[in-house]
Amino acid sequence: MRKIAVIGSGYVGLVTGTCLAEFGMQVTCVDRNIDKIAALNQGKLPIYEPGLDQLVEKNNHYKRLEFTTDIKTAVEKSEVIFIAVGTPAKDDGGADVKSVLQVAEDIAKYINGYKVIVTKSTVPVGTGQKVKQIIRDILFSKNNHSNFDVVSNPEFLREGSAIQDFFKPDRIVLGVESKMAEKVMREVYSVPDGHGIPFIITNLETAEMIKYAANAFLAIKITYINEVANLCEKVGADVKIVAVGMGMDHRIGPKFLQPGPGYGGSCFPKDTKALAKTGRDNSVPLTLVEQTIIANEIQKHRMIEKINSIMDNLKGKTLGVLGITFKPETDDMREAPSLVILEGLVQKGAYIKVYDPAGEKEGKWRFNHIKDHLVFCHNAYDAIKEADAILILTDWPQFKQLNLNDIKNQMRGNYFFDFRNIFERHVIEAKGFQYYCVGR
Ligand SMILES: NC(=O)c1ccc[n+]([C@@H]2O[C@H](COP(=O)([O-])OP(=O)(O)OC[C@H]3O[C@@H](n4cnc5c(N)ncnc54)[C@H](O)[C@@H]3O)[C@@H](O)[C@H]2O)c1
Ligand SMILES: O=c1ccn([C@@H]2O[C@H](COP(=O)(O)OP(=O)(O)O[C@H]3O[C@H](CO)[C@@H](O)[C@H](O)[C@H]3O)[C@@H](O)[C@H]2O)c(=O)[nH]1
Repeated sequence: MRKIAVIGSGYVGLVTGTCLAEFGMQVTCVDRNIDKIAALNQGKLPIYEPGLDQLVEKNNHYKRLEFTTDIKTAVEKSEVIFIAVGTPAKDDGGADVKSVLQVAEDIAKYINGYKVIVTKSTVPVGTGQKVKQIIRDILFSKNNHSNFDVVSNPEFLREGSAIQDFFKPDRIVLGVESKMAEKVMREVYSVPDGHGIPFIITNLETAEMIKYAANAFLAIKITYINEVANLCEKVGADVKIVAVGMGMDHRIGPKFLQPGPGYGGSCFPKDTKALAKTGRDNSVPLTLVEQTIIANEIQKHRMIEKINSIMDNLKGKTLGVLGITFKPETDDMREAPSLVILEGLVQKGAYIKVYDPAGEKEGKWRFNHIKDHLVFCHNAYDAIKEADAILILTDWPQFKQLNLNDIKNQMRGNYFFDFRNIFERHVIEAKGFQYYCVGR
């Protein structure tokens, strides 16, 4: 079995490392964040991802998975080195790949034999070649004749279902430049290979492009249904049925047609911006992607205006908000629509009481600037107590189980904003609420 190092132990690195250990590989997860590694070594996970804690514990117990800040030792003893550090958006929209290039330098310093260096981070086209050049230059300067290959292996997992997505991906994309690198990577992924998961073997540039093209397409699909939903509201159509009707066409498919307050997360917002920037840099404007970015911002602000106009002035009004993470089953709040929406509501004079099953820790610092108008509650019932309105921003499944009678009795007002369309209008209205959703 191959010895593997994964540099960067965030959502992707930790899931990748743990799942590769579960495949039977010997994995060392590296991070420069000392607190993160210390926590992992004490059996504490720095993130919330369903099922990950048990898998980490199991593979740690069987000594297939270890955590360290020592990149030197990890590189020296590994044959395959994954780079899984962050690539956040820069001010101009481009992806900031400085951590990826920094890790490439670090790896090059310690190469002591043939290594396959795999970019798992989402990186703009051309980054794999830059990684290769950096390593080549450093090896040359040190008179180090070690051989190496660079591979692009973009990751398609979703937060909240990351482990399942890693074990059963729709495809595994490998951008390779040598038969040897392909052979090594096929060995690393021999378990999914054995389960019939298709592989796409291509060059570095195509692999890097597939990742951005896929994410931007999904963002466009969501944005399209959001705009259709907005129109449905005006003309008396029901977007849920429209989406079912569209999705039955196999060429369209039913997934990613759920309207809402706009897409968020650590990927779609930054990856659409990065792809648009690559287009501009190459004088090939990606007008659909550019427009999607704008439309998604408009969608979030539309939610604020909708609440404000229905409640007719938000000054002094209290909203009980259920869900602030960008999607359910995660504690991640990067680019969550709630960030824009709650700030907008507070600017209009509203008070906010929040409950989120996993988002409180991150939410507390993200909303620190509006903390005079926003409190965190320990459960959904506390959040809606004495509120004028209930506002659902994340479709956590447990919100569907709430006792609507109790909620109605404890609230001061009767506005019910369900911006994830998790309830049916007649059910909510039967309890005496005024129901507002998206596109129905
Ligand atoms: N989060 C997702 O669902 C997802 C899915 C697919 C792809 N991706 C991509 O994967 C990459 C990582 O995303 P993430 O969400 O895991 O990020 P993250 O911020 O959760 O984790 C990145 C980790 O890398 C560490 N790091 C940064 N620089 C380092 C260095 N020089 N040496 C060692 N460690 C370093 C950080 O301390 C952090 O722990 C990004 O490019 C992202 O676009 C993310
Ligand atoms: O029909 C839908 C589907 C999603 N969303 C929103 O879109 C965002 C992203 O959701 P999702 O794609 O499920 O989560 P991510 O974990 O961000 O995963 C995306 O981004 C990852 C990082 O690149 C990729 O690996 C995944 O394939 C890609 O789905 C969230 O705000 C969702 O609420 C909708 O509004 N409607």
